[in-house]
Amino acid sequence: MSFTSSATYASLKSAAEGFKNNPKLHLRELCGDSERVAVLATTHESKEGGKMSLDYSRQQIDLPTLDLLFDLATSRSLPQKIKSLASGEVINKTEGRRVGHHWLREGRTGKMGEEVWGVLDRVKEFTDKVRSGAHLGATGKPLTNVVAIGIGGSQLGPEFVNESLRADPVARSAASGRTLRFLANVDPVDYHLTFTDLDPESTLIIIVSKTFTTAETMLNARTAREWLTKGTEGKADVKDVLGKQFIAVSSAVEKAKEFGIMEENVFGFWDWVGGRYSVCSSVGVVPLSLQYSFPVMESFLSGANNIDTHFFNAPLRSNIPVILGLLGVWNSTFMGYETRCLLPYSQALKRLPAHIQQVDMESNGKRVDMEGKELDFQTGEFNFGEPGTNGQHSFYQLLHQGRVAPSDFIGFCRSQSPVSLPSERVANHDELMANFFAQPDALAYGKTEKDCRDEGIKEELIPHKVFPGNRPSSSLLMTHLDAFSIGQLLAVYEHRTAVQGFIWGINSFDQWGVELGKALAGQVRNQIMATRREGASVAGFNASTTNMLESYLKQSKE
Ligand SMILES: O=P(O)(O)OC[C@H]1O[C@](O)(CO)[C@@H](O)[C@@H]1O
Repeated sequence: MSFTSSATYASLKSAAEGFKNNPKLHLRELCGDSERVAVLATTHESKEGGKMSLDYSRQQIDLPTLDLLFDLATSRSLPQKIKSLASGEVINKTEGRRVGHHWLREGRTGKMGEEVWGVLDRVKEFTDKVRSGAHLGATGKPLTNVVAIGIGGSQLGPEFVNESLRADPVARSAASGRTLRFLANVDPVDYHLTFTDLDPESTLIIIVSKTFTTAETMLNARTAREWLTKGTEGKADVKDVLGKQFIAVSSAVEKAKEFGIMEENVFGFWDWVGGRYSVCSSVGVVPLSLQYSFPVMESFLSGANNIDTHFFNAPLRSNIPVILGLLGVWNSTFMGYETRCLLPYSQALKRLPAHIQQVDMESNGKRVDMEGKELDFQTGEFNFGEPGTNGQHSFYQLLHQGRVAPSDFIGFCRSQSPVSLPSERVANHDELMANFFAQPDALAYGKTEKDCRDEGIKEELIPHKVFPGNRPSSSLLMTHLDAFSIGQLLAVYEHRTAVQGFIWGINSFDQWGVELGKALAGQVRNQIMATRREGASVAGFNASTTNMLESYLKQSKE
C-alpha cells in the first residue's frame, strides 16, 4: 500500500489538522502537562560521552499522536529497514550498492574490520610519520601545513569535524604548530586564499575525491600541483616533491594513479561509503589525523560507533535518531513545515549545519519512491542553521514572528574553553546556555496581547510586540563536546536522515539530481573554450543563456 493511502497516514493527517488553530493544543498548554513532558524525553548514556538528553516536549504532538508516529514506523517497516542497513543488504538499489558507513567505525572485529583497518593502519603509520617528522618534504622540511582539496562530502564532513576539534583541549594540543586548510570551491579566489601564505616546501596536499572525476576538485588538484612544483623548482626533484607531498584519498585508486599519484600515496575506501557519509573513512581520517593525531580520530570513530549501536539496538521509543526522524516526517509531511533549523549553541559546531544540510538534502530531496514511482507528497526539508547566539541576531526574528521552522537546539553542559570573569554574574558559557534554554520557550510560549498589556506596552505597539508562540523545537543537551561526542552527534544526524528516507520509502543513498547541472556546465565550458580559442559564436543555447554568455565573454578577461 502506498504511503498516502494507509490508515496511519490518514490518522496522522487528521491529527495534524487538529493542531492547527486549536488553542487547547497550543504549546503553551501542552508544555504545562508534566506527564506529557516526562514522556517526550529520552536519554542515552555512555562512559566516554556522558549523557545525551533529548527533550521533544516542545514539538506539536500529544501522546496519542506520538503513538500514531510509532505506528507509522511499524507500518512502514522501519525496524526491518534499519536491520537491512545494518546487515548490508543492497539498499541503494539504483546504484546497486550496500550502505555501510557504519562499518567504518565498528572496530577491527567488525563486519568489514579487516578491510577498514587495512587502510586505517596505513593511515596511522603515514600520519604518525608526518607528524613526528620521520616523513619530511622533498627539500627536507617538516610538513606542518596540510591542504585537503575536495568538495561536497569530500570536504563538508571533515571541515565540520575540524572546526569542532579546534578548541578541544586534547585535540588543540595535538595540533600545535600545524595548520589544516580545505579547498573546495573552483573559484580561483578560494585557491588564492588557501595557498597564498603557505610555504610549498612544508605543505602536504591531499586530493580527496571518491570518484576522482569531480570537475572542481580535478581543476583545483592540477592548480595545486602546479603551485607545489613551481614553488619547489630548482630545490628538489619534481618526482620527489610529488612522491612526498602529494597524496590522494579515493575509492577510484586507478584514476588517482592515472592522475600521477603513486599507489602507496593513495588511501582508499569503498563504494559502500556514500560521499556525504564518508567522513569516517580516509576522507576525514587522513587530513584530521595529520592535524590532531590518529588516537583523536579513533575516539571520534568510537563515538560514531556508540550511536550506531544505539540506533541498531535501542527500542524505537528511546531511539534518538528514530525519534528525530519521526519528528522530521511529522513536521514536514503532516504539519506542512518545509524548512527546519539546526541551532548548535556551540561555536565549535559552526559547520555542523552546513554538513547536515548536504547529508540531509542530497539524501532526501527525491521525487520517486524506491520502485521509481512518482511520489504524491514532498520529501526532504530545506535545512539551514547557525550557531547560537549568532543566529539570534540574524534570522531568529523570522522564527519568532514570521514563518515557522521546526528547530533542533544543541547545547553542552561543559565548555571546551571555559572563561569566567570574577566581576561577571555568570561564566561566559552559562551566558551562552541561558540563551539555549530561553529560546525554545520563547518560540513555544510566545507572548500574548495580555502579556503585553500587563507589561504596560503602548496599545499601538502591541501588535508588533506579540509573539504567537506554538513554534516547535527539540533540545539535545550533551555533557561535553570532544572527539567522541562529535562522532556521536554526526551519527545521530546521519541516521535521522535514513529514518526519514525509510518512512518515506525513497532511496536516501543516491543523488542523481546533481548530474544535469554538471552536464550542462560541460556544454558551456566547451562553448567558452571555442569562443576564446577560435572566436566561435555562441550557439546551441536558449535566448537567455545566449545573451548572458555573450555578455560574459565580452566583458571578462581570460
Ligand atoms: O568525492 P567526489 O567524487 O569528488 O564527489 C564530491 C561530491 O560530489 C557529489 O557527487 C555531487 O555533488 C557529492 O555527492 C559528493 O560528495
